[in-house]
Amino acid sequence: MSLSDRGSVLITGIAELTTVDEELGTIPDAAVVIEGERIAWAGPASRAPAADRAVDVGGRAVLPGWVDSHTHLVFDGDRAPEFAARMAGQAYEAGGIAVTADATRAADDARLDTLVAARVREALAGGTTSLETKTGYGLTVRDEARSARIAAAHVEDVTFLGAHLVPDGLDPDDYVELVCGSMLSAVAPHVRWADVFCERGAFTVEQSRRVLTACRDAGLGLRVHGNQLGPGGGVALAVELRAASVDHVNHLTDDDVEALAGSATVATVLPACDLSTRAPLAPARQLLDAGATVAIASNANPGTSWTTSMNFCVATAVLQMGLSVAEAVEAATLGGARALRRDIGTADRPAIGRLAVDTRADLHVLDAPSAVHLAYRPGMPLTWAVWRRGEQLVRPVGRP
Ligand SMILES: N=CN[C@@H](CCC(=O)O)C(=O)O
Ligand SMILES: [Zn+2]
Repeated sequence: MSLSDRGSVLITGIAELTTVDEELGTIPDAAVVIEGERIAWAGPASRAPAADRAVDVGGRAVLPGWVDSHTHLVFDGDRAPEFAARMAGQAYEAGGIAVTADATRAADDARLDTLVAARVREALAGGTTSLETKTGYGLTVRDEARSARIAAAHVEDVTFLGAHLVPDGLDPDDYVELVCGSMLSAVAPHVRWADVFCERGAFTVEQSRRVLTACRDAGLGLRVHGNQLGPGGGVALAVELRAASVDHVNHLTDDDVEALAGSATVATVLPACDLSTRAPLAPARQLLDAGATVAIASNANPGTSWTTSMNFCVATAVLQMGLSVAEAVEAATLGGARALRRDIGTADRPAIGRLAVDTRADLHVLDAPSAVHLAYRPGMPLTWAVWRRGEQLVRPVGRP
């Protein structure tokens, strides 16, 4: 059955509808109509139009599905021992990436495909309806290309992160040339974005600029891992190159904050990563106050943030970073959509990250009467149902 054959669906029993849409705002006692993969109507239940069938969510809160704009899902292996050592006092170092690269290269395509599919399903079960994911644990032409191809089978936004770590035994500048040459050509058909880990122990600002400009010239959009482990030039480079997003942003100068506030580059904070590396939390409050656009993402990866739970990230942003619930929900939905340049729709691709007429019908129903419960009841399994592209893919336990 095609989406348009399914007819319209009226969702009722919405105690609180958080649309994240400037005009619609938050609507108590609301309803939504879905037609195909888009929202056809949203507003007060008392004014809801008729539809072909109705689903009652029983007095629960509804918000847009999470847009997780930063993950690394294509990997094999486990780094629990490294994590335990960190919790016992060791500092995080970029070198751990090589451990995952070894395990990833050893996995065959079918295994990697199964692992990525399971991680995407897990994220969906937690309310995530849009995902970006990166290569970066292959670090050879063959392994980066197959990572990109496998990711593209499961995720809309795939990012080339060949510049994640210089593999052991290679000259850094030679590796940068490989990334900008045959590696880029091999991944390009499968990816929309390019990223670089601009950090001590990974790539310098000059090497990062070389990679990013080569990828931009090949038609890719740009993202940057910047200012994670210490102050540095990652943020300034991202703003200079008009990258869509610079992510981590733990160590910012006032100039960095000002540059982000005056730019089109989204500052993406990764609260679960900050906890898991015991890093100073990214200054999300300061960034918002300065006028920057902030996104919240999971950074799901085996080294620094092994969780796909955006509910957890949102709760942490509220409880630890000083955001209000409304600010955190916006950063994890519309903020993520902006970081992926998917906040504005086209005729064939509806906008994501907010709920309004014609946006994509990606709905996250909480087992709670309001979105405040995301932080008020941290750690609880609050995702009750999920619609993605107008289709209900996650159902409450025990219901058909
Ligand atoms: N910082 C760079 N890359 C990942 C960590 C990768 C790893 O340690 O495996 C991150 O975003 O935190
Ligand atoms: Zn990352």
